[in-house]
Amino acid sequence: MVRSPEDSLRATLARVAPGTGLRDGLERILRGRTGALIVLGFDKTIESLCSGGFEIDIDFAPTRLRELAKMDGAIVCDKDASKILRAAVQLVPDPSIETQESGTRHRTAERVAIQTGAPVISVSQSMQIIALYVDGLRHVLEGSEKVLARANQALATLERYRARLDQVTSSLSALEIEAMVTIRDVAVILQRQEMVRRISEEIAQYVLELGVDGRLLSLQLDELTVGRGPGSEMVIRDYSAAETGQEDIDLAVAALHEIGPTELIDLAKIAGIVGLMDSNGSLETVIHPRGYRLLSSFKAVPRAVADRLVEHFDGLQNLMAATIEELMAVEGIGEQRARTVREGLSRIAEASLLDRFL
Ligand SMILES: Nc1ncnc2c1ncn2[C@@H]1O[C@H](COP(=O)(O)OP(=O)(O)OP(=O)(O)O)[C@@H](O)[C@H]1O
Repeated sequence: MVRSPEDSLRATLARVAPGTGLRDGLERILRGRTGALIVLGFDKTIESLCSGGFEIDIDFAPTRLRELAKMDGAIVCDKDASKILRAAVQLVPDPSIETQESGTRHRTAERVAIQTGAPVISVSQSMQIIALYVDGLRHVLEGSEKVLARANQALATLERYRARLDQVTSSLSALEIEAMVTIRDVAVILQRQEMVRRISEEIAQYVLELGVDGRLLSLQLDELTVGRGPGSEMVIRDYSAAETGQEDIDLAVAALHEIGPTELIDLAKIAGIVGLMDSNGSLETVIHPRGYRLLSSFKAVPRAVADRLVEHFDGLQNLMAATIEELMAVEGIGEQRARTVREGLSRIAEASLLDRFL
């Protein structure tokens, strides 16, 4: 699978997170008020851009990095930064590669990263900042206090989003039981799931960036994402036409992940993306679930068996009306599982009625 630039950036952030030797070395360079240009990786392409300097091939140590950074030129490490391979190297990347940076150090860093695909780190002597250049992306490293402040804000947002998602999810279950779900209700769930997914991803990146300083944040993130229930894939499957293949569902999920923040506010747009909009374009059209999402909440019913149940009963309403004997007619459903399904669905129905009328 091809790695996205964001994935590569996340991997590099983990490599330079507080607590790592590389971060320690970079902080030492910063405190010493010198600069640095460091390439993480060495292959034929990188070698072809190196001119002069000397080969050292020694184990990485923060103090060594600091000392070598005192010399003019770039330092080349292996991709895990476990070895320092070359120092005082003049890098000569293709000058036709566009760069937005000013200053030869940073222009070189961006060009080398684009040309070689290897992450490049620049420590600016004049601006006192550490910047990462990865796959065309630039990321300035900040101190843990600043990152934590932003992460805590994101965590508070996640808490609010999560509470709202739980609310709309239980109201969707109630509407499903009563066969009163509209396209709008499904679009709202997909919207809320996507909002929770995005903010959780943002926090996961802060966790990576914070390294040892992000342990507490990581626990808080786990707590807020645990038991999030089935994702958008299950909801889309539930409301797609029976003949929709897994590939189309995966494409719909990917399209949902791609849409911009303004489009995410537009429920009609969301419904359109996942193929739920009908010809009259109304969000108020009533649609019927096939039952995948509710069945997925029963741990005792494996997915393949749930698929057979859905296929057999063709819709949640038929499934809910089925007796134990009728359920047992489906392959993979013995008496035990039939009871689990029967009682589980009744419990959900009762809970949603109680929610509505108490
Ligand atoms: N192509 C290159 N290869 C290796 N090292 C380089 C290259 N270009 C710049 N450097 C390193 O960067 C140092 C600073 O260069 P320069 O002052 O032009 O950069 P700058 O972008 O203004 O950096 P800073 O933000 O640190 O002041 C050079 O002395 C050299 O060590």
